[in-house]
Amino acid sequence: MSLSVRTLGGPRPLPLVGNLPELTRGNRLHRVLTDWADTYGPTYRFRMGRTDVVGTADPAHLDVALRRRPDDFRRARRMAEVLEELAPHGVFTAEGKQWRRLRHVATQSLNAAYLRQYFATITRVTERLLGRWEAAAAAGARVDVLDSMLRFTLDVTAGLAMGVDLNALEDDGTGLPSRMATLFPAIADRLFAPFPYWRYAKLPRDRRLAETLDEFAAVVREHFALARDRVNLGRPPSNFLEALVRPLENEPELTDEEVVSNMLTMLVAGEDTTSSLIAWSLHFVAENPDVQERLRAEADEVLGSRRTPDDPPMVGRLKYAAAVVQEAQRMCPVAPYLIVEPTRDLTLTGQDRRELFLPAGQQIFLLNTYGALRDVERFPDPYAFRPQRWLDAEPTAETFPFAPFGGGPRFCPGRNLALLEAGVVVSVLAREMELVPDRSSGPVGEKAAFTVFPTNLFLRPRSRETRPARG
Ligand code: HEM
Repeated sequence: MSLSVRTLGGPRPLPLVGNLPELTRGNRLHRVLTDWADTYGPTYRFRMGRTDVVGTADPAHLDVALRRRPDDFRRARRMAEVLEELAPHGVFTAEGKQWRRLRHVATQSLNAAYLRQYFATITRVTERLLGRWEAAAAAGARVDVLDSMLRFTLDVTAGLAMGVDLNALEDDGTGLPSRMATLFPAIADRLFAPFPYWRYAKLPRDRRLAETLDEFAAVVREHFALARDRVNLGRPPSNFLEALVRPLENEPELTDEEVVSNMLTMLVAGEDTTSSLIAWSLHFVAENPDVQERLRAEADEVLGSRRTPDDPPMVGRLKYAAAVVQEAQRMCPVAPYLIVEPTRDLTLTGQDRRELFLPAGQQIFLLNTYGALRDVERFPDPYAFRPQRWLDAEPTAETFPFAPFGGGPRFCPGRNLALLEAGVVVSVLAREMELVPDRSSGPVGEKAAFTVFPTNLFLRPRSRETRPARG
């Protein structure tokens, strides 16, 4: 006899609003979802308005829901609809045949060969970032870490995806890059709005959002026309935009709308997440001077007289920096839940062998990083920031999931790029300057929107007195 959603335990809902007040209070949705799993067990029910929703941290359920896509599970329709209004037919929200076609192009253009080819973009933007932080150190100024990293990742992603240098790092606050930065919070606001008011009346911020999207679309169209010319001259595609000109043998060309949407998807998916990951990593480095010392020693040894790494294999030798990034991601995962729904009626078997019946369209929040602070077998003393655990790690069976990049066929195609960027920035900044926390505006916080990002995170970089000799 299988359980139904109604019979699952969970928090008591209020009339009409259900558990929404508790869920959205204080922008700590991910913490509330985790607390409910602690209280009611790994699979529970809550209510958003009048709709029953399932939350689960059961590794057996996660495995099935992530792996059996796009056939048996899809991204939750409510979330997909909001994103589709802004970027119709992007790979993140596409399903079925269209998703397969777009996914192929996305993975191709983020594979190791492309990243090697485009590594120069990452080093160029890293040099620019270093210049900004050195200027702040010389002026004794503090740096808004998330803002700086948003600009860094926007420049890297636009360079890799379109071959365009947006130069968001040096934008004075009036150009397209700065307006792009307002796009992401606006998308998040819509995702969690109790009512889709913008379909009936546009507020000034909705008009600004539409203008920014139009401006961005014009930039993409201009560069796509150039990319089409280059590919039609017989040149092999060398970035995502050029790859979109001829997506697959025997497949129809992509429409301009699909091209614009996929560029936007890449920027949103690549910028918002990676900037938070790097910002959290720098936060933990600044809080732990011993970690900073080890990062420096490693960078001195691997980079020698260079300011930035030469290529991805050299970044691969920065193993302690990679461990710092992984540990920061464990302490503060930036994408701690995924929202899916079954495409047909299904019965799933949990880790405890109990069966759960899920009707088609049932919204499910998958707590894909629940194990980060709860799987004490894998991560003993889970609240301690200890990068070394990733270097000593013995493979251990997973009690609870820790899948910060998702899993199965829709696994994040940008994982390697994100880790590459994070490893470079953490290593290079920690080596070139002393990173000191600045708490003059209060403690560092976090905010859950579509992803989870740090708030109030400032560092005061100081020039390092002793540097290795440059060749
Ligand atoms: C710390 C950085 C990042 C994190 C934590 C992250 C996390 C995720 C997660 C959890 C998913 C959903 C996976 C699933 O449904 O199983 C995803 C999907 C995706 N990510 Fe990332 N991501 C990051 C960086 C990037 C970057 C740098 C790019 C590209 C420039 C990117 C592009 C995408 C795309 C296109 C998808 C949709 C894949 C699909 O639906 O097939 N991500 N990411």
